[in-house]
Amino acid sequence: MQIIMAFRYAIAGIIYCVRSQRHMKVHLLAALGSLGLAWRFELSGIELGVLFLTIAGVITAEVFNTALEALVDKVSPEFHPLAKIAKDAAAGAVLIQAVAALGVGYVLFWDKMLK
Ligand SMILES: Nc1ncnc2c1ncn2[C@@H]1O[C@H](COP(=O)(O)OP(=O)(O)OP(=O)(O)O)[C@@H](O)[C@H]1O
Repeated sequence: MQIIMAFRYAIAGIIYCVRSQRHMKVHLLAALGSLGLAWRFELSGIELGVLFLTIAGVITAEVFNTALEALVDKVSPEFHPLAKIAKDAAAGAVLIQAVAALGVGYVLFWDKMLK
């Protein structure tokens, strides 16, 4: 029962992120597009594994970013240099994942799309 409740809270957290975060919607659209390309080009098992992990990495970073933003807004609604560092660093983590995902997309799909 406790496990089911924990699962429900986790899903509620993810749903909040999808509903409230513009960037999360962009990440999900990109994930859907890349999964469509994966199906179209019949990626190998390893390639699919890399793609799943990449998608999970970007989405996880965005979920953590949302959690941290909520916490900072609660603890420091007024401007504070440390609050800025926390938010900027969390946003930086999402950016790193997104750029890496572009690299993975390039490696997995670029040659196949040119053929
Ligand atoms: N309390 C604060 N103290 C200092 N700087 C802040 C504070 N809140 C926000 N900032 C600065 O403003 C930027 C934007 O913050 P905001 O809370 O609007 O997040 P965001 O990047 O717009 O996120 P999202 O669009 O995903 O909601 C932060 O990256 C940070 O530099």
